[in-house]
Amino acid sequence: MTSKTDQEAPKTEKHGFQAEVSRLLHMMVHSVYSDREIFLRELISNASDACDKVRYEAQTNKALLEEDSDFAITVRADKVARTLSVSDNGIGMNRDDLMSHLGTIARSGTSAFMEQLSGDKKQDMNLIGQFGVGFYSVFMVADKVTVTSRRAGEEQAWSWVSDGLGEYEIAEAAKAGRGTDIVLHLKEDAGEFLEPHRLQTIIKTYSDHIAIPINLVTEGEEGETSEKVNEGTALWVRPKSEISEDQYKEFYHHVAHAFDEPWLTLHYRAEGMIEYTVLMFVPTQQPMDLFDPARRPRTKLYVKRVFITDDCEDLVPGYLRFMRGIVDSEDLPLNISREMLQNNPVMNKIRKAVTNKILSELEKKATKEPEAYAEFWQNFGPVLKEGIYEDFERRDQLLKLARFESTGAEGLTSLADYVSRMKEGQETIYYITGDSPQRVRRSPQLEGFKSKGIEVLLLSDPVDDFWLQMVPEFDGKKLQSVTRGSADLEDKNKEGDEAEAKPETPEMDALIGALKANLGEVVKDIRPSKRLTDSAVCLVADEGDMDMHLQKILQAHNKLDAMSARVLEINPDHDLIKTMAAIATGDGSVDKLKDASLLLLDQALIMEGEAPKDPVAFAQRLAGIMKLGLK
Ligand SMILES: Nc1ncnc2c1ncn2[C@@H]1O[C@H](COP(=O)(O)OP(=O)(O)OP(=O)(O)O)[C@@H](O)[C@H]1O
Repeated sequence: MTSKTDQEAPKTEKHGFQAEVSRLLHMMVHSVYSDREIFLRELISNASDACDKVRYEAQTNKALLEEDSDFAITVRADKVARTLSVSDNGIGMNRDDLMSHLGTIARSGTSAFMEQLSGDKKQDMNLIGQFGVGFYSVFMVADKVTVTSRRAGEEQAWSWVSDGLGEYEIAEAAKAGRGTDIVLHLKEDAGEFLEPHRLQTIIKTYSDHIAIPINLVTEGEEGETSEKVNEGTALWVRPKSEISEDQYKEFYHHVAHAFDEPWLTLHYRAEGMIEYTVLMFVPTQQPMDLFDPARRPRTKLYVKRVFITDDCEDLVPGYLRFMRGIVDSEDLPLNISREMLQNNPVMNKIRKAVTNKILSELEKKATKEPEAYAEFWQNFGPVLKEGIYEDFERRDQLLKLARFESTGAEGLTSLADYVSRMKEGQETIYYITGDSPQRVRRSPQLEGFKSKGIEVLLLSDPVDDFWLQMVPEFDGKKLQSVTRGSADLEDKNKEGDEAEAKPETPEMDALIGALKANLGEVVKDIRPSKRLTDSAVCLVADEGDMDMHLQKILQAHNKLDAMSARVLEINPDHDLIKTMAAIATGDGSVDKLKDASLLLLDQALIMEGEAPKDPVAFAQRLAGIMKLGLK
């Protein structure tokens, strides 16, 4: 196939941007962002990634390099034409690539991000700062952009042109070497991006860590000059002492496509049996794709400075998928394929060591800076807890790192802290699980524990119900849900003992009989409660059954056909229950107590956040009883 010649005018196709892109572009064109200069960082970052990609592909297909293996990025300012261009000899893009990469946003988390946009310019730009708009940021400074690109290994080049206003054009083009040229026609107010000093400063500030030379070409009095602006070596091979915090931060932005500050920077070289360098970061904010079901780790693998893949499941476990950064191995072969990485013994060793190192660094932070650690935990605790479930080997270590809300402490608490506060004679660590921190805090099942000063951990992440299955005890103390089984609160203190020693009265027995007759099979059992002080009733799971909240989660995911029948507990000290008990010993009590029995059960269901079994009947009964009460 030959390129189109000048005589034969290339056919131009017009395409509309994907709706999400149009929205972003609209914001870019009318941007009020103060850091417009970041567009250059984005272009250089993409150019560097493109070089990494072709270098990797060339490991198995040398022809792709076309005799041109000196990678470079060129930034060229042309004051006469008022254009700024960024060129690379990376992987390049063909027609389909241009359409999918520069016409849509395929990144996961995009729709979640779009939903957060409010229409308020300032707020939205702030969000965009966190999400990163990559290439599209060029429309903050340019009113027309031309991309000319030729994919490595293909002969036909393509051009992509747009003014950022809803459409772009694609046409066949001519280009000698592989790679991409991006030409920005700068807006009236963007002349600063033609000034050599300004460009130098921007490149130094944001892109010094880029491992490929960045050449700045400018028109001077003595004609065109070209100057290498950046260091041009991979940041992670430089000694720590020579890297500033800002340089780490910029590298983090580049490698993670993130725009927050790193919460933790981990940079070290492992030497010995296997050698590798790690430069990894814990973000300050939750990345958009954190709860993607795919749970893809985002750490990049390099071999001897050559990028291999950013889709490497084997570098860190899924529960550390919030980590960003690179591992550069000295031992793996350069031509290793992504498939060969799976179950590779070197990879397994690296994964093990890196995982241990990350956890031990987190431990240090947790001890030395508990407040900062609490912020980390709010963001990534729910993910790290997946490890308690799935990483048997490190379960104890992860349990020590875990923090919880609790009825016994302000802020977050650890299991060890809970144990240190346990009352004399208390052998059990109590917890409750539920949908939200507010809801669990107000659960009726906590009342007795609160009144006796027994601490209960408040757990409200969906993952909690799962790891709890794997952890019967901590530090020799059993973990027990307060919504399951009978609450043996008696032996926690003397006062309690006396209170619980009260014999069950014939009235209470009669009431339980009447309730059983009215509720039938709907409940598994009815018994006087030792865990209620204020509420009249509550539901609990029977000793041998699954915890109620876990049943609900499983049912919501179609993993459980039906919930098992629950135990209804009644509070013998509650006025309503006492009144009902007095009626229960009389004639025809079952009928007399019918509506009240059904209402009691519905109340208990509502407190569990569930709907009454028959909402209409519930409303009618309630109306009847209200009418009586108001008379
Ligand atoms: N110079 C280039 N060479 C080859 N492909 C490129 C180049 N610039 C962009 N691309 C392609 O376009 C895609 C979109 O780029 P864009 O900068 O919008 O997003 P990104 O780099 O994937 O993520 P981010 O928005 O976080 O920067 C890239 O993933 C890449 O596939």
